[in-house]
Amino acid sequence: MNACLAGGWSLNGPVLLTLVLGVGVILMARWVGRQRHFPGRESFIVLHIAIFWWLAAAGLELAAQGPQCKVFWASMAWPGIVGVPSLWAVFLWQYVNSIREPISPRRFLLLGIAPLVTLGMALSNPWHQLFYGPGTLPVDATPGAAIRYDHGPLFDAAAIYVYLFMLFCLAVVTRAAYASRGLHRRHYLAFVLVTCVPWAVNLGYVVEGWTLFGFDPTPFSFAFTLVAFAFLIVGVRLFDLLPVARHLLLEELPDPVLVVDARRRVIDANPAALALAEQPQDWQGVALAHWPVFGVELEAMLAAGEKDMLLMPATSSRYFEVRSLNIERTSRGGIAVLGRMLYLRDITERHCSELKLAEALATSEERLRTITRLHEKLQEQALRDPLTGLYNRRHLGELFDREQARCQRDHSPIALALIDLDHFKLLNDRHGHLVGDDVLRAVAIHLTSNLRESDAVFRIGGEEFLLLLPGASGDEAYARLQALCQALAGQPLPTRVGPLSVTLSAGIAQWPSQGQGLEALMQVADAALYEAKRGGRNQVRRLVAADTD
Ligand SMILES: Nc1nc2c(ncn2[C@@H]2O[C@H](COP(=O)(O)OP(=O)(O)OP(=O)(O)O)[C@@H](O)[C@H]2O)c(=O)[nH]1
Repeated sequence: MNACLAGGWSLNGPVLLTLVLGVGVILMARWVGRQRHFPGRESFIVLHIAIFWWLAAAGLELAAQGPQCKVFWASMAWPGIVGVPSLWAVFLWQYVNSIREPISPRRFLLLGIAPLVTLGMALSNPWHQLFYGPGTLPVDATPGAAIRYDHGPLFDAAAIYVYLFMLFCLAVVTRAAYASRGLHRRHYLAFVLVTCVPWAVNLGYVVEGWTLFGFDPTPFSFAFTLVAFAFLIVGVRLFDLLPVARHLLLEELPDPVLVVDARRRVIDANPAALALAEQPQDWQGVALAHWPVFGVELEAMLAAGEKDMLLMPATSSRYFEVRSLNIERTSRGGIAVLGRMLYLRDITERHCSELKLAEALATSEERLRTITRLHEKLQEQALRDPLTGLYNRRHLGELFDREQARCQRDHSPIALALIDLDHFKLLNDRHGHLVGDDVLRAVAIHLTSNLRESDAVFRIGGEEFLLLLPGASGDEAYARLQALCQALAGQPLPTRVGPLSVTLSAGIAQWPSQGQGLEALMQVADAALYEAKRGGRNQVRRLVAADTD
């Protein structure tokens, strides 16, 4: 080695270019180290060092003049040649799987074994010639001429090791491109393309004998790949920006958000969720059921398999609409639920407006009911006589029409009786108008309490009443009116001045035999009533000549 270090050097153009490239790789490693963290960043930086090693050894091989020294520097390149694909594989695996923790030192040392063993095999080649065969000689006799290497079985073993890792790299990025969508897929397709470059260059060198300055172009292609990857990751920042943006959004969101794992332990909570839970301490990993303030309700919701609910935490006067979203991973085996995101949307304003609206609606419904009741009462009052509570004349027409239609269908008669109290003026004059009113009320009770269910009684004038007896024949009506008349005469009525005796006179008319309409019937009844008055009062009359019943 000392001989080679002290031996002849040639600082030609290709050597200088390799040197510049090597320095560039180191500067880029420094720059990547200062960028925001991304998964696999540490492996990516070590990868730069491995490529630098490879380039440095290649540069020294280019600069060395003696063939043995060239082979020596070519052997020194092996830690870089073997280390680059394995570090590349580690980096890509961490990147596509978003593994943020750096690889452990123990595993890192394990990865270093193969490069060191290969270095040992290459350096010990003069003794066994199993790495480079005896045909490893300069291409021509010119000083500093490039070496054509005769590959021995150990070289092939090292090459297989390297190719396996490169195949693995290609598989990792191809799978990532296959499993992702849209912009992410295009990002990974660019990864696949860039990963193919060293493959193509190396195959070109091995199969087609491509060279750069009469030298293996693979390390130069790896340097290019590094630049391309650095641009894709740090320049485009696709995977870097999204999580940061999403994290920021979650932090700034005024609505509480909790993330629970498959065992319902809280693994993340944004500041709004912590504030609502009154800033718990050591909260990470706490079971959802033990989460302060609103954990029990959320646990119950998830246990019941519900996807949403309305929540009003005990310590706050706010309302939240809770939504549960599954965090899933799709794999070949199907969809696996890794956890859940619980999003609590503050709907206090909306809920209060809804409550107020419902309250206003209930109030207006109640008012509407009151108005309807009052309206019905007014309608009823309009149909009734305020003194006796009996139906008045206004209601008579309507009721008569109804009964007439019914009796027409049933082929049954209707009897109508006009009743007038006898000498009522005298009673008024003797006892006063208020006593007269008492008598009118008592007569109304007397009449209604002696009626059948289908009958109706009306007060149609001062001391005039009308009885409608649907289904009653002339004889039947006459008999019933007689009974009413006699009962009234024999039973003094209670008044404020004591019991008073009153009598009535009545005239009966019969439908349909004595008239088709109400007016005609009333005239007949009135004529009969007149007969009763003329006959001495306290009696019932009907116009016998026209009575066909
Ligand atoms: N107390 C009271 N009296 C009334 C009411 N409406 C009418 N009257 C009285 O009833 C009386 C009716 O008198 P008239 O029509 O002369 O009849 P009458 O005295 O009963 O004599 P006859 O019908 O011929 O037996 C009048 O004095 C009216 O003032 C009322 O609402 N209350």
